[in-house]
Amino acid sequence: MKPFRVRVPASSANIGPGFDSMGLALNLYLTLDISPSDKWEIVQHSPHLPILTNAEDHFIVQIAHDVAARWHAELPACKMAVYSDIPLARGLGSSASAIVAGIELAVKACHLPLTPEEKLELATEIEGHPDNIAPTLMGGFVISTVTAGEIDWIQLPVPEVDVIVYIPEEDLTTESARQVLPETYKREDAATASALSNVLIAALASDDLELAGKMMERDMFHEPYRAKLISGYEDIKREAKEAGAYGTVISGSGPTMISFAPKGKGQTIADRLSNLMTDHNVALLEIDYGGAVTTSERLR
Ligand SMILES: Nc1ncnc2c1ncn2[C@@H]1O[C@H](COP(=O)(O)OP(=O)(O)OP(=O)(O)O)[C@@H](O)[C@H]1O
Ligand SMILES: N[C@@H](CCO)C(=O)O
Repeated sequence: MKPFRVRVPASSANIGPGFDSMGLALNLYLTLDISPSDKWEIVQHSPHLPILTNAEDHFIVQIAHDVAARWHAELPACKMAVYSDIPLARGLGSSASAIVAGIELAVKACHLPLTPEEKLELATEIEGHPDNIAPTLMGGFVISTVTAGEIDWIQLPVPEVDVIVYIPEEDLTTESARQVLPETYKREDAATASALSNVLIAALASDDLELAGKMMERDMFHEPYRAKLISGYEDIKREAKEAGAYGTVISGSGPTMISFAPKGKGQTIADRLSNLMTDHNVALLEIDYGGAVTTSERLR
């Protein structure tokens, strides 16, 4: 086995009413540098990553082992250096990135013949929903759904927007953020919530970004229930709107929030919100177009 690098982007799921379905890949990355070794050696280079040097306990290695086993292969011991810009349990798809990285590790190290569709199915089975997985694998803006075990997805042109994220210090696991959601929705509410999502997609596809921002902020599937878990929820939405953003929503299951803003206005909004929300890390991000990439180069 020759040394290789796996690089996987972060993602923001939901975009308001696109609950469990819409996702956008972002330019924060989880990177693995893999080289052959006669025993497992894991070096975590980013201080926010869990201190896990034991391969059996490492989430990414566990995924890679499981994937190899499904294809009746054995994952060889490796030296694995892990770098990550993606904060954990903040709503930026860290678990989806780790799952996709584990799959790519197994595919390359064991020469597995997985198609992109098989990677998507496998990663979605592990994560539970495809909204982070699909953009993480493929890059860009992806809308997806699972019905009767079958995944349907479509990649739309990415919206022409600046993207600002507001990342608080505290974390919030997807598991706990899902616990506050209702088990069922009334028919009228479900119909309206789904209509909001339809209009959002149509607005994004037609480049009507004012309308898209309005629809983003009207979600009825998850935002009303999660708002209380998110520090600065109302303040961030209001201040970003006043500063010129189209719309601001919870990123994934939170607690990060994300704004879409007119091209060229993002830095001004980020600077203003950074001064106001001093307990948040406010960043202007780019959309990632490439998705998960495995290379023999060491470029980061
Ligand atoms: N690089 C990593 N190495 C090891 N474990 C990781 C890594 N990235 C994510 N995880 C695991 O995934 C958990 C976070 O997953 P969770 O679904 O709660 O949040 P998220 O994926 O960051 O947010 P969201 O799904 O809302 O976008 C972490 O607590 C950790 O257990
Ligand atoms: N769609 C998911 C994203 C987090 O994995 C949720 O909102 O719970």
